[in-house]
This record gives sequence, C-alpha cells and structure tokens, in this order.
Amino acid sequence: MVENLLKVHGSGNTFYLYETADETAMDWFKFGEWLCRKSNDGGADGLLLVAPSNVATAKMRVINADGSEASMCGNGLRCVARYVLERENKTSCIIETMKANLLVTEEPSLMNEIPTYAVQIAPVSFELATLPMNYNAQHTLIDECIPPFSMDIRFTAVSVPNPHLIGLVSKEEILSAAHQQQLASMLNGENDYTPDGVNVSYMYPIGQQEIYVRTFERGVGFTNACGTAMTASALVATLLHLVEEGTITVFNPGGFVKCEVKNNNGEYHLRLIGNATFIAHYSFEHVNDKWTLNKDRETNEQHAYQALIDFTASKLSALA
Ligand SMILES: N[C@H](CCC[C@H](N)C(=O)O)C(=O)O
Repeated sequence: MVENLLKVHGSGNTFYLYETADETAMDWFKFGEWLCRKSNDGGADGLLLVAPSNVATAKMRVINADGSEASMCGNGLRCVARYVLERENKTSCIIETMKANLLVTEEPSLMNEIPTYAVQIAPVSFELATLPMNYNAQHTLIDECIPPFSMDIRFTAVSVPNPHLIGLVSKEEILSAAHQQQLASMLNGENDYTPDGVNVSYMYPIGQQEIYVRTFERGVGFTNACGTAMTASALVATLLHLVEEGTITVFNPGGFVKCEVKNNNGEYHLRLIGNATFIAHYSFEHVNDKWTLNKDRETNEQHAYQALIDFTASKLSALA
C-alpha cells in the first residue's frame, strides 16, 4: 500500500512527518533510521510521527536519525502544529508529547509570509537527575567550569524535557566546531556523565536580546538548529544576565527563531516561535519489511524561507 508523508523543516532542522492511525503499525525506530539515511533523498534529522491521542488533539513522537526516540523536539513540534491545525482548521490546540501536553498556536509570519507557529516548551528542570547527568554527585550544574570537559567554558545543564548541556563560549569557540564535536561525541558515547547522551550547544551573545546557538544533537550530530536547545539557551542566557527576560532572538546556522522566557520565581514559562516549512510531498511502500521512498512533488515554500536565510547570513557576517 502506498502511503504519503511530508518532508518539513523548522529553522533548517529537517524531518519526515508521517501521520498514522495506528501506533502499532510499524517499527518506527527502524523506519525512522531508514528514512533519515542520506541515501534517501539527502535524509533528514528525524521522523515526526503524528498519531491519535486520548488527551489532546493529536500526539507527536520524535525519532532521531539514529533510530532513538526523544521526549521532545521544538522545531518538529512547530511542523506538527501546522500539520494538525491545518487538518483541524484551527489556530491553536494541544499536542500530546512524551512528558507533557503542550499548547501550540499559529502566529503572524516571522517574515516574507513564512508559515510561523509557536509551541510551549515544558517541563523544564535544572535537576541533573532529569537529564540524566552525573557530575560530582551535584544536584544542579549552572554556569560552572567542568575541568574534564574544558578549562575555560562554563556549562549549564537543563532538561526541557530532553537533555541539554549549554556552554557559554568565546568568539573563537563559536567560529570553530572542533572542541564541541569532540566533547559531544564523548558525551554521546560510553561515558560516566550522561548515560542517555545529551544535546550539546555552544552559545554566544551577539547583540541586544540576541544570541547565536550551534547544537550537536543527541542521536543526530550537528544540525542547522535544535529548537529545544535554542529555547533552553535563551533561558540560560537570562539566568546569566546576558539578556533580559522576554523575547530573545536566537540565530543559528539554519536561520533564526524567537524564544519567549518568563521566570515566575523559578517556574519557567518558555515559548518557541519560528517557521514551519513544508518542503515536499513523498510516498513510500512497505513490502516484505522493505521500504521504498518516492519524492512526488516539491512545494514552493523553500523559496520564501530563503529570505530568512539571507537575513541571518547578513546578521552573522559580523561574527566572522
Ligand atoms: N536530538 C534531540 C531530539 C530532537 C530535538 C531537536 N530537533 C529540537 O528541535 O528540539 C534529543 O535526542 O533530545
């Protein structure tokens, strides 16, 4: 049977998006890993599954490119939000995710008529046990130097609810990815600190209420952007007084998003606002446990998104 799916992206973080009526229909981990292979039309960073929910309008599951499942995906949830809101002809709804039912809303375009959506990012915790992460039997790790990782980068660990380690780095470290690659590879292999791996982001303040974030994603590697990482970085930037609470623009290799941070005495309210671009329509067949993928037709949306890429490039040229 031929089935339809979409290729989508949020801030250049690309996914296949597939809606199923039956969560038991396939081995999503194997399907996700196969779909994301570069040999499949360039692959993708993950698979977004849209399924029925008993507690919300729909349910989202996130499979990384290596076939592992994550509890949350900020860029992906914006794409799922658009897909479900268009299906329901609504402007807001609740989407069930692994650890929270989250409000998603259609928003005014960021620029150039680009489809724009906002997603709630929750729950948030600085407790190392929620990542999980082990370090000196500490409960939290906020703005600290970790000698085994680096003698000069200060790190913060937070779950939103997937795990993030965020380093505040110098211009040199943001211009070269070598150290980040080496640290993230160690923390996503056999190691004493992060048994389930961790998304590793390097953050660099670039202006008034503006930061730049580059992320090595657990289960994927370097991506153009990681929505939960950008939102977590915006939160950390407020805690370190690099920016004010409110709306922070987060630039990344794939474009930019807006992150809203509100801190009510340690109760954090986070919202991620950004594009939800549908790139192309695909179809696949699943016969004798083998899949075949066919690209049916492109949308014309990537052309509009190019304006946001060009704006970002002009902004980041000052970084070099
Ligand atoms: N690699 C992440 C899941 C995808 C998150 C990212 N794509 C986002 O937009 O938040 C993890 O294993 O926690």
